[in-house]
Amino acid sequence: MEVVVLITGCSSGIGLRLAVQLASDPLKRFHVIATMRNLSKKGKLEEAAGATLNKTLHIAQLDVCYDESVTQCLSSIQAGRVDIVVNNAGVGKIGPVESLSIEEMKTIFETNLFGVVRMIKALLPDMKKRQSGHIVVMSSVIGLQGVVFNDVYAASKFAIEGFCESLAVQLLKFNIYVSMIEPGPVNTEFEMKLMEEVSQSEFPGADPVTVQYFKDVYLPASHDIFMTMGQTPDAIAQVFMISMERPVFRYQTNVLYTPLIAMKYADNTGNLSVRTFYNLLFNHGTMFKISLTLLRIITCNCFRSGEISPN
Ligand SMILES: NC(=O)C1=CN([C@@H]2O[C@H](COP(=O)(O)OP(=O)(O)OC[C@H]3O[C@@H](n4cnc5c(N)ncnc54)[C@H](OP(=O)(O)O)[C@@H]3O)[C@@H](O)[C@H]2O)C=CC1
Ligand SMILES: CC1=C(/C=C/C(C)=C/C=C/C(C)=C/C=O)C(C)(C)CCC1
Repeated sequence: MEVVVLITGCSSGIGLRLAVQLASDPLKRFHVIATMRNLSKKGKLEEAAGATLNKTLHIAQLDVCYDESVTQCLSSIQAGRVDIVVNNAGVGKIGPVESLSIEEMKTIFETNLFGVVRMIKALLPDMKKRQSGHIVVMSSVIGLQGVVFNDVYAASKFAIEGFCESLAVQLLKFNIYVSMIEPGPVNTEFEMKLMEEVSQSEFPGADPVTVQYFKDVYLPASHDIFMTMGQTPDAIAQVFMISMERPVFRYQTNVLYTPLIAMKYADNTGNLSVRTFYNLLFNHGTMFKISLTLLRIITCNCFRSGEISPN
């Protein structure tokens, strides 16, 4: 029997590539329901899907922020079940916290936290009845380790990490697996969308010094990080393929991040992480370049190779 996989946020990036990779499985093991909130954006996926379109890959509308949209999509599934759900839909947010309204922050949580929770709640009763299922969440390294000027995004990813870490224990009793995929930077439309948003903002409420750190120190450093550490969406999709065989809870996709996250557990005062990130950012320039070179050496030059860290 084919495995029914529903993926959210397939109009671009990781969701799109994952849908295509699964649908192109030579053994045709998967029936992929590739969902997106806005069907007028389906052209890119249709093109990438090629001959798999309407065979192993079906496109459907689903906005994770609306109950009716989720219910309607799930009730239209012909197989009558979802074996694997990939909660991929997500939005980023960067900038000085003083310039972001609480309303803006809530929209990030609506998607990155409550959108995932809504999907899980809708699918759990059936998965529990069938005593089978795999819930995958596209989290982030920023769900494990905060990054400066990503305060709200980090909070939303930390929140879904906490939710899933708690839920995973209960669900094991029902033979349902939960997995978090935790990529570092990935070269998708994600960064461009953030840059576009930032270019239109005048950062109301933020003082000039903070705005200057954000624009002149953080943004170039972050861009460097995407250029040097960024993985391809196909590399992230590969990690998912591996996760299906024998699911574990966490998949950190980027070995370069492992030492940065390990600092948190090496010093429980938190000083090591906070000070290291401070130095990496504000001594950007020589220190930053040296750090990247060191990371390159420590991790056997796996930059941009898409290599994954085995758990
Ligand atoms: N790129 C990166 O560096 C990293 C990304 N991630 C995570 O990976 C996931 C995918 O991001 P990525 O592919 O990079 O970025 P993209 O911006 O390319 O894709 C995000 C997708 O989510 C969709 N989406 C946003 N809001 C909703 C919603 N309410 N309902 C349904 N779909 C929605 C977007 O649709 P639309 O086109 O309509 O906006 C789009 O299809 C996100 O959860 C992100 O947080 C994690 C680590 C790093
Ligand atoms: C590592 C690092 C930085 C930036 C990291 C970034 C920008 C990571 C982005 C990750 C993303 C986009 C995850 C998505 O979920 C700084 C602060 C520039 C300098 C210090 C070291």
